[in-house]
Amino acid sequence: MTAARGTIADQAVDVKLHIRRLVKNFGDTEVLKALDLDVSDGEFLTLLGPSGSGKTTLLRIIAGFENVTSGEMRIGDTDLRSLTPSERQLGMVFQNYALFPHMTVADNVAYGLNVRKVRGPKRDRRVAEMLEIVGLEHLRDRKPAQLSGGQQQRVALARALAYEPEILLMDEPLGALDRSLRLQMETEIKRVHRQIGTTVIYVTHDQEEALVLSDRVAIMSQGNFAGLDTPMQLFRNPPNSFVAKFFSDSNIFEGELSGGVLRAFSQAAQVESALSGEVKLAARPALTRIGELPKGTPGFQLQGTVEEVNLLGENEQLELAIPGTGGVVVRRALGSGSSVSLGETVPVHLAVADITVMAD
Ligand SMILES: Nc1ncnc2c1ncn2[C@@H]1O[C@H](COP(=O)(O)OP(=O)(O)OP(=O)(O)O)[C@@H](O)[C@H]1O
Repeated sequence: MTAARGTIADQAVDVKLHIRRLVKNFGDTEVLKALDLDVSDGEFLTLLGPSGSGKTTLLRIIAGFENVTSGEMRIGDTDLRSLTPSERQLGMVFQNYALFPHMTVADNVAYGLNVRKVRGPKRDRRVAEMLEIVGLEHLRDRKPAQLSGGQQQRVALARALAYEPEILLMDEPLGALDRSLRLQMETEIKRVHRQIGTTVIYVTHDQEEALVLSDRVAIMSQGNFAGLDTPMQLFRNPPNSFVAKFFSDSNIFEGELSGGVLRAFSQAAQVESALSGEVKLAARPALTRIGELPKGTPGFQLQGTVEEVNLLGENEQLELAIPGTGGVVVRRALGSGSSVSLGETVPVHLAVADITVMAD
């Protein structure tokens, strides 16, 4: 490529990543489909989606490991497409840590600074500062093999942040850790982000991780953004049935508004004038309730047969078969409501206020 090259080290603080109509093809397959995305300075944005939806490809394109097929990608006024990966000044943390095994913890953290010719006391201060932020000063002289998985991931985080990257890219960084360590590292990452304020783009397929960490979540489906909003907004008011199912595990009721379940809803909500034909409604499992619909509450009631009861820590999750629907899931606090047994047929109700009408 002959385009002029520049670096972005001295960019003004108000850095934003702009992506417009970004397309990526592998052979004949379009894996990213005209994506538009603006990431604000200091924002924690999560790319969430099922396997194969294009999360890693988008991250690798931002990092410079893959070429763009078409579209724009800028940090401030700088066209990222004309920069090599190292010129982009981005930090990276991946699932497999990729620490240098022969170097100590401190040398690993210093690596990016050495490459950028930051030397002497300035470098040493920065390394000490980063090790303090991730709580590893006492292990500074160890080699990676002498650390636990969580500790290695902290070193990777400190190394990526040490040279103050424009954006920190993280691809399933907690994927290799067990659940309790993952929860601990989520808290850690959140604290470090609050403390340092770096812009973060984080890839995961774990919806809980996205809820805990993110300022905004981009939900990917087949190379598109199915939803792009704050986690709470996507969770409470999913725009379409993909987001409702994938992000909030919602029950989906679909069909002709005039038929069965949906007629009960349309009567209760008096929505006939606003909607017609095929519709989809979503209701979260925690808002789908066992028992009679309370008198005076607009909503509808169905009969469901209990097919499965699963314990989820503080909650229990019931799966019920309801004729004319694909079945529903109810989640409730353990010990709340009347107990039910497998095979029993019980009333299930939904308040209109707890139902979201899907755009698709
Ligand atoms: N180098 C490549 N050549 C051809 N196809 C590719 C290549 N890399 C990725 N793909 C395809 O592009 C699509 C998106 O893949 P990508 O790895 O971005 O998905 P992902 O959402 O990150 O999935 P996962 O959660 O499994 O990592 C997939 O269909 C994948 O098979």
